[in-house]
Amino acid sequence: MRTAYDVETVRTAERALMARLPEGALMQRAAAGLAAACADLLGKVYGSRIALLVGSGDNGGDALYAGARLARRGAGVTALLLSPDRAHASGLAALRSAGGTVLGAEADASTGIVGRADLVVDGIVGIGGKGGLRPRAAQLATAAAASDGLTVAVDLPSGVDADTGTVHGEAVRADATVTFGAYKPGLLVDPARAHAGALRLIDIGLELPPGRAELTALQHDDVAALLPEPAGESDKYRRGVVGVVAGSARYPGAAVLAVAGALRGGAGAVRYVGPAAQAVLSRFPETLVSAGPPAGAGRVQAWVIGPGLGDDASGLADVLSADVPVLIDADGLRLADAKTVRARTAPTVMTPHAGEAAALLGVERGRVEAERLASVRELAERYAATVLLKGSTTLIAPPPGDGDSSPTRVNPTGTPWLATAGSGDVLSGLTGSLLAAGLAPADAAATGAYLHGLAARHAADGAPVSAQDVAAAIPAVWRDVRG
Ligand SMILES: NC(=O)C1=CN([C@@H]2O[C@H](COP(=O)(O)OP(=O)(O)OC[C@H]3O[C@@H](n4cnc5c(N)ncnc54)[C@H](O)[C@@H]3O)[C@@H](O)[C@H]2O)[C@@H](O)CC1
Ligand SMILES: [K+]
Repeated sequence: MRTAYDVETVRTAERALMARLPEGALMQRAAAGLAAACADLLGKVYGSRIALLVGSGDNGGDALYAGARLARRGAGVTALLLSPDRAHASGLAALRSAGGTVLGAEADASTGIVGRADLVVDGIVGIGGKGGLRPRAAQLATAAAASDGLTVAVDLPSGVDADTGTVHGEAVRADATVTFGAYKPGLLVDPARAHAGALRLIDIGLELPPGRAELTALQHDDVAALLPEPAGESDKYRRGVVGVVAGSARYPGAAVLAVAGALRGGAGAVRYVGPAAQAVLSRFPETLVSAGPPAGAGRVQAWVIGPGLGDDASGLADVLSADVPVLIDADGLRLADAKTVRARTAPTVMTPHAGEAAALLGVERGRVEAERLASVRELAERYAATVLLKGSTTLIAPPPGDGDSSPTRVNPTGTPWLATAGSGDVLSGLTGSLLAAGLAPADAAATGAYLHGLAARHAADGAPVSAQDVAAAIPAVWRDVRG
């Protein structure tokens, strides 16, 4: 599991550790890890050209010390200082004595050092950054983006918000980010995530209380441990039945795709209720179909409602009053009333994309995209539900009162290939099936998002995919995750 901590928690842990260590020891650990990562990226250090972008804080200090280590290994290192009188003094001395060159940031305009570098090290600002980059720092970020060389961000890409993943204006776009002590939420959440490139975590000895985590990202092993597995005495009912209320005369395909996901999610049976039974059965004869309303459909252990419903709210009251987990997606999100959802005693999972989330919150879509973490938490609070906000970094927020032990989750397997019609229907069926199989709401949502993202990558393999391909690839990635 990857775990991210907010700046305040990281700072507290740093203070506690610094009190026990000789002065400067922590920065040396950071700089050693950074220099090693830079050397790996360069391949050959000797003779390489390295430009350091150096701000006025300790982030710049890390860059200067790492630059000194690389200069001693034969790299040509030039530091560009944004505030020459406030740059880290002993870091500067170390770089100079290792043979590095020190210039003011304005020198880049006349020398083009950044553009010609093999490696640009972004030490403009780290966890002490406030607001958007100042104009001169923004110019260096632009120069780094135009450079032929690789860009490595120190701790965080400068210009992104460490705690929220928001990006204020210009920000560094790194090929890799070397972060110290702990991941920060901004490294895992878009839009900042897209600026960070490959992540490398350097252990500098910080002790972080697991209960204070802001964000967790499940990895293969975590998901493997959550996958439902039928026991010897299981029959289809014990494995869980998932009920799907989806589709309409106009959108029968949504029903087929939700069922396609549900059939691959571990439940023992899928029950379909709605007007697209014929389309569902002709594609998936194993589906149990019911003609009447959801209340008369027989027992289910979880409901999925919403994909392709159009304006048909007729099944909603039945489903929301059932004492089993309910997943609400797509049209269902618009049709469900917040008060009714809040009043439910069994868990509710909601799965909006940014546009749907914006409509529920009554804000512009752009605000949700810029502030994904705050948006998903606000929705979870408003609806007292587990909310999965879809996107290239899908977020899953638990309902309030779920305790510190259940931080927001972020899914690491997303891929742009998932932006294809109907893929959300597959996700809702899959996640509903995991709920029916007995997973807790946040686990079902995180496992569903994880498998769904992997399935899209597996199916795409560098070419466009359809939602059906994604559903069909779920068993392969399930096997892969289980090892
Ligand atoms: N505290 C510690 O124990 C350690 C800190 N380390 C490094 O120290 C960093 C934090 O250092 P600081 O607290 O000095 O803070 P930073 O170096 O992140 O930033 C603070 C400085 O940047 C300037 N600044 C703030 N916002 C800016 C903006 N938008 N545009 C341009 N300049 C801006 C401020 O004037 C201030 O001087 C970490 O990110 C990490 O890289 C590492 O050396 C590991 C140990
Ligand atoms: K940085």
